[in-house]
Amino acid sequence: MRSAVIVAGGRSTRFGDADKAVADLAGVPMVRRVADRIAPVVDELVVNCRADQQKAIETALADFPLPLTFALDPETDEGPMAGIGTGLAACDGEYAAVVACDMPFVDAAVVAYLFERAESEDVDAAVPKLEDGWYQTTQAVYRADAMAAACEAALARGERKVLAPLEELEWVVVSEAEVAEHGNLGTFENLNTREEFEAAREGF
Ligand SMILES: Nc1nc2c(ncn2[C@@H]2O[C@H](COP(=O)(O)OP(=O)(O)OP(=O)(O)O)[C@@H](O)[C@H]2O)c(=O)[nH]1
Repeated sequence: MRSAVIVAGGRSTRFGDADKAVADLAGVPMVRRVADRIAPVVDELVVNCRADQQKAIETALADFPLPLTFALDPETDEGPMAGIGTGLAACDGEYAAVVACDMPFVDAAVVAYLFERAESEDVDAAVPKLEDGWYQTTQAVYRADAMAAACEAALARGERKVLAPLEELEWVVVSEAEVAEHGNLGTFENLNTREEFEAAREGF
């Protein structure tokens, strides 16, 4: 069984006075676009967000075809790593793909490849690294229980970066070239501002 976690607990400050997770992106709430794109390669969906977001996200995900669970932040505004840990702790699958709610071009083929890498090499995570040096920790596959525990420990140490919990885990780096071989590099595009939303409309 493979799980997915959509991390959506951010404040969307660059977007403005609305939650970008449920903002209309060419007729469909962005979080729904993300969920629909990854649905073909997972068996359940966990959404991590704040309690005050749940109702709107639930509405956006009405009739979603897979089992859907909400993993609410026990404390808000602790950053993406805390959200990833909270979401992963609620997963039933051994491995889970974590995808940020603002990556509406996520490519299921890339996610499937990340699952294959993590599973076949029996590691705790498969994390893409782009040629610009950025690790794509919010579009990566993790062994759910190991990463959830590592996030909790890292948070307790006062860490905030998503790379911190990975320090105690065994993981593989997936290069940009490998991602490009298996899918579309546009998978990592993330939308933060209204201008980026407008520009992205043309992609659908
Ligand atoms: N649970 C949780 N998720 C977060 C938090 N901060 C960011 N995220 C999520 O992490 C991902 C990447 O974060 P950003 O792109 O910075 O999103 P954001 O924080 O809502 O946007 P800005 O406020 O404009 O930085 C998004 O999916 C966010 O929803 C947080 O404090 N808690």
